[in-house]
Amino acid sequence: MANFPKGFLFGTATSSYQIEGAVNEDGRTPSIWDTFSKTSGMTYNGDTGDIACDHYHRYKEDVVILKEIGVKAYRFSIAWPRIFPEKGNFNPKGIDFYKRLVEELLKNDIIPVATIYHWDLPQWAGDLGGWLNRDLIYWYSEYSQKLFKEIGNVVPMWITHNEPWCASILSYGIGEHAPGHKDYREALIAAHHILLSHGEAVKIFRDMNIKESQIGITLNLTPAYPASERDVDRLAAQYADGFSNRWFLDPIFKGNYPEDMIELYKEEIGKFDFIKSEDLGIISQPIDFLGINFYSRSIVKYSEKSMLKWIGVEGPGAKTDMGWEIRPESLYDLLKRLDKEYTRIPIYITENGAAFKDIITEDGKVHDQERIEYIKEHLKYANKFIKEGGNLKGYFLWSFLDNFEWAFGYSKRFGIVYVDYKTQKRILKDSALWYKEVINRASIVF
Ligand SMILES: OC[C@H]1NNC[C@@H](O)[C@@H]1O
Repeated sequence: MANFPKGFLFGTATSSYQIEGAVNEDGRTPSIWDTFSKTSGMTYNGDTGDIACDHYHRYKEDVVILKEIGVKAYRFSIAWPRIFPEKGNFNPKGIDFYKRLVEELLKNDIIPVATIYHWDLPQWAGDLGGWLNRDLIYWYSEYSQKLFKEIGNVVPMWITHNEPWCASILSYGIGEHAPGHKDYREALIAAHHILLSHGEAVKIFRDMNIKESQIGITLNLTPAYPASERDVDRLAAQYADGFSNRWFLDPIFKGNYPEDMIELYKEEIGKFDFIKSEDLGIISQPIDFLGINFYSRSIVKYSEKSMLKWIGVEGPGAKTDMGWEIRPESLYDLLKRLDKEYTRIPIYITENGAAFKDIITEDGKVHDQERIEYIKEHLKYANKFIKEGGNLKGYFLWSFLDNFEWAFGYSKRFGIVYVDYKTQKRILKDSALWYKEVINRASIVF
């Protein structure tokens, strides 16, 4: 048995483009993900977020389910294209949806946790160059300020960005996410502008002096391990750690980019002329909490072939349906490392979960025991960290609902609630019923 402290925030998480649908409703205009998902070959089966889980219309039913599961908090994201469908043009109908959602959550004693940006950049901003254009910082500031003004006093936790690594490296460097560019210099420029926009939003938030509300950022962090004890593989792990983690943690908590990575990148990137002298001071101003999204680890070996000097090696552990190794010990390693090397501010696991091939059995249920085991093991290591004095304050299970898994479309199910996309019927999986017990007892039983 592992008990969690009183007040530990058990929640679930989703994002706007992955669940809302209603992409042309109440003034919303396309995002870069509407464009990307409609571009041939970019998503599995050509899947799009046009309907998704139809959450825009079913949010009341969904909040009832959240209440039934007993979550203390619910992390959602706000669709920028609903709030500013055109440049500079605020859409009251867009914010009204989120006011209704927040009201429903509060009525059911569920704490709303809002992510300002979870990748659905308005296409009008994409047309300005997206995150490659430093002017986006101005438009993101206008967007954030409006959100703080409209619902800042009813949303106690604000997350500026979800996974800057994905919104920059995966999107402008690797090309798997919108806008699908494959240019590493672009990726680092986008990363810098996203981090800078984070810092500007924190400044605005502080200046508005919003009582009883906190602000942070969510980083997806992947602990990197060498494939052997050889010095070259240890160097490879250092570079993989810089690539995935330190490129974002260092500017936020240390006010600088990691020197070893600047050295590694400079041949490919050329001048870091997109970084202005005042930028790192803005990026590194204090935040109230750090959100981390943890799914798995990476194991790497040295390779001259790659600019990054490493390539991945498959881990020995069981895999999820995403092919990600199940390694809950690495969550503990990550938490201990953050505590030792970066920060002692409150940490929230803002995403952790797994995709498995869920099926509805003859009894009409979804017996997802693998997901229960995955979550139980990760909560066990989270609890170990807390018992050792770690400042972990909450856990948001990814995800509440099966949903649009980006380039994988609807082929991957992460939800603890099954969604039949043909009928939009929701079915609580065994994991939802198990999680309900965990939350109710505030403990896990091994
Ligand atoms: O891949 C699972 C999740 N990872 N973090 C960001 C979310 O949008 C993804 O669905």
